[in-house]
Amino acid sequence: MSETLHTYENGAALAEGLADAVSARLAAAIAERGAASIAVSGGSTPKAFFRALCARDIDWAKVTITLVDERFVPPESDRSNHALVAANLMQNRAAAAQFVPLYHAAATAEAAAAIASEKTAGIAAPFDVVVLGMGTDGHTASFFPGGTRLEEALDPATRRGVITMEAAGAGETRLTFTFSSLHDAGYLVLHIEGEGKREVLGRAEAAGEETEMPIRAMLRRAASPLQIYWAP
Ligand SMILES: O=C1O[C@H](COP(=O)(O)O)[C@@H](O)[C@H](O)[C@H]1O
Repeated sequence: MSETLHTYENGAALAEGLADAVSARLAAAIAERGAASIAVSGGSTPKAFFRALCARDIDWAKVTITLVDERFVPPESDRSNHALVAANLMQNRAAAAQFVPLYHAAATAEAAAAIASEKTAGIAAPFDVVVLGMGTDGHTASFFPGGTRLEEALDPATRRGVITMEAAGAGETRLTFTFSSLHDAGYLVLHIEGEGKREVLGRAEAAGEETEMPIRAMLRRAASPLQIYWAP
C-alpha cells in the first residue's frame, strides 16, 4: 500500500542499518509479549545483514526464526536456505534463537509443505518481521513468474501456510509461505542491492500484471507499509 525507501552508501552500511531496525522490532515484540518472530529470505543478498543481526544484543532465546521460502533440498545442500541461515544468522548471540525449517525429509514436496504449514502454525501470526528479497525476474519469496501455483500463492484468500512452487527460473521445487502469511508483518522489509535490482524495482512499480513481476503483489497490496532497503 505504501513504501518507504531507505538508501545506504554501500552494502556494509545497509547491513548495519537494517540490523538496527530489525533488532529494535524484535526487542519491542519481546518487551510487549515475551516472544518475537522473523521470517528471512535466502539468496546471496542477506549474508552481511545476517552477520550484523546475529551480533545484536537482544534476548535471542525468545526469538523464533523461519524462512520466507526454501528449496526442497536437505540442509546439507549448498542450495539450502536453512544452511545459509545456520552459517550466517544462527551464530554469535543469535545461536540461542529457535529455528523452524520449511524443508522436511518427506517423500514429496507436497508432504513437506504440509508439515511445514503445521509446524509454522505454532508461530504467532502475523510475523513481527519479514525480510523479503527480490530476483531480477521480479520474483519474491518463491512467487516466480510462470510458477505452477502462482495465482494460489498470491490470492489473499489462500490461507496462511506453506505451499509448493515449481517454475522454470526456480531450479528445484520450492516451498514458500503464501502472500497472506507475509504481507501483514509488523515490519515488512524488501532488501535489495545494486543498480540492476533498483531498475527491476522501477519496472515493478510501473503498470503491468502482478503475475509478470510477483513483487508487485507486495508493492500494491501488502497490508503493512513496505520498507525498502537499498544500496548500490
Ligand atoms: O530464489 C531466491 O532468490 C531471491 C533473491 O536472491 P538473490 O540471490 O538475488 O539475493 C531470494 O529472495 C529468495 O529467498 C530465494 O529463494
